[in-house]
Amino acid sequence: MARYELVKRSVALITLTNPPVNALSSAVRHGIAKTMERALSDPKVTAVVICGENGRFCGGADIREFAGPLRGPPLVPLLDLIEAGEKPVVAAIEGVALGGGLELALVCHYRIAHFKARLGLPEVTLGILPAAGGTQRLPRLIGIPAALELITTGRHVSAQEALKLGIVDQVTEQNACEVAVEFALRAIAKPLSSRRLSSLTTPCPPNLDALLEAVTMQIQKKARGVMAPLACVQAVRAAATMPYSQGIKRESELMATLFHSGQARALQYCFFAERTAGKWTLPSGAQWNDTKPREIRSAAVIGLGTMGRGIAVSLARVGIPVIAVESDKKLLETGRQMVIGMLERDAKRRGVSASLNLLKFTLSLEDLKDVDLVIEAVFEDMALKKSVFRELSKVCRPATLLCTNTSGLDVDALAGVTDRPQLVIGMHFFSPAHVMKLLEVVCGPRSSSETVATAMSLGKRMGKVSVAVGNCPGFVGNRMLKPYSDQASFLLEEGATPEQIDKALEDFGFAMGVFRMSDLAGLDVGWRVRKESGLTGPDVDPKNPPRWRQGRKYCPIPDMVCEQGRFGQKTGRGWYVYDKPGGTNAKPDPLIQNLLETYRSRYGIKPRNITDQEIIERCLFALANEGFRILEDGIAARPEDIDVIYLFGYGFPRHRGGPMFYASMVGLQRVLERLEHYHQAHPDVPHLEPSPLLKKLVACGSPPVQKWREHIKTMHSHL
Ligand SMILES: CCCCCC/C=C/CC(=O)SCCNC(=O)CCNC(=O)[C@H](O)C(C)(C)COP(=O)(O)OP(=O)(O)OC[C@H]1O[C@@H](n2cnc3c(N)ncnc32)[C@H](O)[C@@H]1OP(=O)(O)O
Repeated sequence: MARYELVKRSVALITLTNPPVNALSSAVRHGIAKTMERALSDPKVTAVVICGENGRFCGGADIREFAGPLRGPPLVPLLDLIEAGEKPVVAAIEGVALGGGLELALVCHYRIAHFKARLGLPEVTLGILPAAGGTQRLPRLIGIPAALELITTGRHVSAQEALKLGIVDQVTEQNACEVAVEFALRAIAKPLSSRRLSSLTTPCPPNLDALLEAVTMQIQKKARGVMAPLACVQAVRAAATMPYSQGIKRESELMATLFHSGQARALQYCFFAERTAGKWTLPSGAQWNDTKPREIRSAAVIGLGTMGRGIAVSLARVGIPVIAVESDKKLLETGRQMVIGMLERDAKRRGVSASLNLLKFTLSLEDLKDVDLVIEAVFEDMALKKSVFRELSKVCRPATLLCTNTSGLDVDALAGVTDRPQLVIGMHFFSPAHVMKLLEVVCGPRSSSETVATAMSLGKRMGKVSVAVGNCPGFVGNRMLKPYSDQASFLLEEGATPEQIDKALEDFGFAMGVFRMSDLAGLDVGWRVRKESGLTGPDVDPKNPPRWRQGRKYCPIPDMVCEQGRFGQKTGRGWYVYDKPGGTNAKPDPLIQNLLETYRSRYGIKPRNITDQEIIERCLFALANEGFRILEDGIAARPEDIDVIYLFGYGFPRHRGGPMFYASMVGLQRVLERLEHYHQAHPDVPHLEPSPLLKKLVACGSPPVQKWREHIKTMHSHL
């Protein structure tokens, strides 16, 4: 796990060999200890270079080892030994030096980075802190403000920025190992004391307390309830106010509070869930690693509304020529200006030039005859979409993939009107499509494995976290949203206010509660869908009881809000009131309070006090319950897929891991009991009835999330 060679007769070259990222597993730590001992004790060796195999220095601790008992040599004494040695040690950083990998580099006396390398201390994103001296050595090297920013955000920096900050001594475009060996030879005669970071005094800004206070407040505002960044601030404070020997103890105490926390488990679960999600399998057996995607050299987007514009930008900025289509001249011109503006702003932010030459705008579908792939993003209307797909089927060459951005309509029904159902697939982007990272790839029963592979690979190319899901109304994300938002509406009937429900959800960690989110997205979207599905509007049978639709309890309050023209932020009024249309400062509105009171008295509902606990349980357990049904139905292959969709598409707080992981943390037995309790109180709400899979998992002893799949594999997959 660490290779030892003698090069240039006197330089010990130690290579970490643990692909793919040379993580510091127990075996690697053991390897470093053995090879360092050999280098330090061999009189022929005058200097040491540490590098990583396959052009990657080190991706940090092996995160998989965090779940079990810690084995093997501890890292801190090993790193101290390297730093204290009398022979110069040079880190040759290629690829990445992250977390424990950067901490390893920081105990080396010199650091040479390849110009494409990235460095950082991302531990905070895993719910922990850099506890192998990182919080003490980095501030001593680059000062408190810069170290604080890097440690509390976990941001990776480029080699160039690392050089500017003083993290590395040299950046090279040549082979970093060879440069490091030459560097080491030149360093032999030089004194090492000033190169041992633990012996330096931390340069301290005069306004230390104010700085730490400001950063703490910023964290509390941005990452409400998240522990790790606050612990990082305390550790950095120790670097500024204590000698190294005490600071390192403080670092270790703080790490102890985080290491076994639920938040750390959740965040580490998210890291792996994100990577698991890309690994799709179809019922045919075809999967991510044995199906070749098609190369996409050109694409088209139909419809230049909010979604279409974002999709066009997402394609063009990764170098794919895009033909954008609109149905009339005025819409085309507005769309053109918007897309160009978005692309220019995006390019400016990224410091690159805008690829405007890749864009073409047209009114004619005929212009799409040669493209490799089309993404339809017209109005959410099945008849309209079908007519577009029929037309595409006629004009596009037979090999063109036809994708729909529908947020919940039947992808197979669209496939059915084309001459190539195997090449039809859903690519459900989230708004704004050029910003949101999630892509649901909706596999119809007739989508071919090559089509799935192509959509997944295109998603990855656009920088999206792509998740393959099955075809059912609302797919995964929007299907689960219904029971969640229904519960919020029922809670309004029973006595809660929008602001109370939102506060409970925001305290839980959501960036926005369900009503503030609905105001932002626009209430009219859901209203239109409810009208189309006969839940409200003129199609409802007048004999239908007012709070009852399609065989189950129904809350008409959202419809009543819409009937007053309150569509959310864009109209200046929705669940809240805003200072102006388009305003963002939400204030509780007495008119909504009146509406709720009138509604309750009309139906004889006596309002009751509702606790935050009930709000969280009813909204989130109903959400997870639908997730269990989705797993049973084979619409999602794994709980990780559902969690990734909620993390990246719906603002579920990452430190809670996603709805399915959260349910497992609460305890499946408890979730089952509480759902049974609420279902008993509301027997007319089927979403509260515990799903058979939840019951089955509880009966099997509530296995961890990663093992649920074993209990669902016999069920039918729609993927
Ligand atoms: C327990 C001992 C005591 C140690 C004390 C010191 C404590 C130090 C704390 C840490 O170091 S915590 C870890 C900090 N490091 C990170 O957070 C880096 C995590 N990795 C990444 O960000 C990325 O993987 C990457 C390194 C930038 C590479 O990205 P790329 O897109 O090229 O590949 P991936 O698909 O992400 O990863 C490939 C493969 O490798 C697995 N993996 C990556 N990093 C680690 C890791 N640190 N530990 C374990 N496994 C890792 C990843 O899961 C992929 O696996 P798969 O099976 O192929 O999906």
